[in-house]
Amino acid sequence: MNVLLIGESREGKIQDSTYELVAFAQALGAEATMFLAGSAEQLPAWNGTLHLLETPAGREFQPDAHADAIAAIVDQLKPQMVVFSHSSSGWDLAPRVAFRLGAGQISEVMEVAEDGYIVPACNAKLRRTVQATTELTVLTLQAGAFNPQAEPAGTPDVRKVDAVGQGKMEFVGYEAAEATGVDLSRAEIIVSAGRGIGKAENVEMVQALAQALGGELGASRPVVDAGWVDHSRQVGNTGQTVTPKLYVACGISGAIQHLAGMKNSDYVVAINTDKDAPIGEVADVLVVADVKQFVPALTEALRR
Ligand SMILES: Cc1cc2nc3c(=O)[nH]c(=O)nc-3n(C[C@H](O)[C@H](O)[C@H](O)COP(=O)(O)OP(=O)(O)OC[C@H]3O[C@@H](n4cnc5c(N)ncnc54)[C@H](O)[C@@H]3O)c2cc1C
Repeated sequence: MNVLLIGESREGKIQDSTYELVAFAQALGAEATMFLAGSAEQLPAWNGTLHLLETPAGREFQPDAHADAIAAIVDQLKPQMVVFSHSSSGWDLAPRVAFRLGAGQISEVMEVAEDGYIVPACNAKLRRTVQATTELTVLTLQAGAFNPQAEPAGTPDVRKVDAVGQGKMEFVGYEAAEATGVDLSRAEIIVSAGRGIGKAENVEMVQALAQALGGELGASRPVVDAGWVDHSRQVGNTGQTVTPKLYVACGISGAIQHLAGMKNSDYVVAINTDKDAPIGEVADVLVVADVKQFVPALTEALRR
């Protein structure tokens, strides 16, 4: 199978999501070619053929013009699949490309099933398996769903491509939101507080365990909604997607929206009074205990 991956560069920097596309192609055992609108000075660390549309830093998102350029490459290479990240540019560009090429589009793929692709449905309360009926399929991949198995490495074989047209609109620029809180996506250890901690005062207890482990504090949505922890620390569908080496879930049930944000953690420890809590399905270790007793005791033992 041949796939065309649509890499992403933002303000001259290759986005990590580009390597998730590579991991997806590897998981399928597919032959991959990449398209990138970006700079010849900043190329992805990857061995393969890269169709490069040279674009000044900060001007990488010209969806109309880039959709035309991608459609021209698809015409030439005839891949079976065009794969985007489900990012702010990917979810804008993918439908434009699918429409131009008459392809079926499947958004926010979380997993590959034997009979199609698994995507979230009904605000991620359900999962659906879908398949395209067209020869060409356009996909977007959920952030964090396909993680690279190794550090990205390599040098692409670059083929420069020309812009096909001007497009009907022009992207003017990015404006970064005011940075608040913490980037949990880079944390190696996260200890998260769930509703099971009972009250705001108990966040401190979870924070102390995070500190003893040298990690960051995370939280489930009810804890954030209650104002006990800042939203920048929320893990899940409407929070951050995290892939730490160790994720400790304190009083978290394991709702699908929370799992979507942490299920790719290397090792999961869950502390819950309910031995049948759904978090047990993704936990490597489930400690059946009251967080208010177990967490301070563990923190104390770690400190000693
Ligand atoms: C559109 C949408 C988006 C959402 N996005 C997110 C998201 O990004 N992140 C997110 O987390 N949620 C999200 N949710 C909410 C999600 O559906 C769940 O409601 C939420 O994850 C539950 O949080 P929780 O596990 O902390 O609480 P609960 O589901 O109430 O679970 C509490 C757990 O604590 C255990 N417990 C109780 N007391 C103790 C104790 N003393 N010691 C140990 N364990 C105890 C219980 O057994 C239970 O398992 C979203 C929902 C929707 C509809």
